[in-house]
Amino acid sequence: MIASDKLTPPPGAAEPVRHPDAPAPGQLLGPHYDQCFGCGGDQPHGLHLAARAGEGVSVTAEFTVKAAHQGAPGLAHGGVLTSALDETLGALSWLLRTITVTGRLETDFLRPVPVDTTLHLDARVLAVAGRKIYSTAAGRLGAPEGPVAVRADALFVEVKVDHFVRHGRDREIQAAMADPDQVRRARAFEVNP
Ligand SMILES: CCCCCCCC/C=C\CCCCCCCC(=O)SCCNC(=O)CCNC(=O)[C@H](O)C(C)(C)COP(=O)(O)OP(=O)(O)OC[C@H]1O[C@@H](n2cnc3c(N)ncnc32)[C@H](O)[C@@H]1OP(=O)(O)O
Repeated sequence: MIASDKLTPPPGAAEPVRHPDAPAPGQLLGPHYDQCFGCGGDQPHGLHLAARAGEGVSVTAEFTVKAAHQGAPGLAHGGVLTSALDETLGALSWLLRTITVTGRLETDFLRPVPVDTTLHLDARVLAVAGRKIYSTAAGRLGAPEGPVAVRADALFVEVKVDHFVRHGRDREIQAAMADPDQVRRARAFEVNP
C-alpha cells in the first residue's frame, strides 16, 4: 500500500514542527466546532470522536462504532470510517496551530469493523511543503496495539479563517461569530510561532 504521487512529499519538504504553544501530550483537544460531524459535542448525528495530543506532531483518538454507522449488517460503513480518519488527521491542526482542510484523502480498508467496536486511531504529520501538510493515520480494533483495520494517507492544505467565512452558510457563520468560545478557538490557530 503506497500513497499515490499526489501524496508523496516533494523533494525539499520540511520536517513538521510542533508549535511551542501546542497542547501538552495527553491533553484532550476538544471539538474545533460544536456542530462538527466528526468531533462536535452538540451534533446528535456525529461520531463524537475525542482526540488527544501526542508526542511530536501526532494525535490519538477514539471512536466507538454505533448502530447508526452501519453499511452492511453489523459492520461500519466505509465512508464513516474515512470520516473518523479525516477528523483525526484534521486534529493535527492543533499541534501545528494552523487551520487546515482536507485536500486529498486515500483510505485502505484492511479489516471489517463491527458495530460496538472502539477504533483506536492515531495520526501524525510526515512533512510540510508551503501550505501543504502530508500526514498519515491508522485505526486499530479494540486497543491502541490492536490489528489495523483502516489506514489513510492525506494532504491537508492550510487556509485562513476567511475560508470558512467566505464559503460557509450565513446562518452558521453568524452563529459561530457570535460565540466568543468559537471565535477564540478559530483565532488561536492563527497565532504564528
Ligand atoms: C470566526 C468563525 C469562523 C468559524 C471558524 C471555524 C473554525 C474551524 C477550524 C478548523 C476547521 C477544520 C475542519 C476540519 C474538518 C475535518 C477535515 C475536513 O473534512 S475539511 C472539509 C473537506 N475539505 C474541503 O472542503 C476543502 C475544499 N477544497 C478547497 O477549499 C480548496 O481546493 C483548497 C483550500 C484545498 C486548495 O485551494 P487553494 O485555491 O487555496 O489552493 P491551491 O493552489 O488549489 O492548492 C494549494 C496546493 O495544494 C495542492 N492541492 C490542493 N488540492 C489537492 C489535491 N486534492 N491533491 C493534491 N494536491 C492538491 C495544489 O496543487 C497546490 O500545490 P502547489 O502549491 O501548487 O504545489
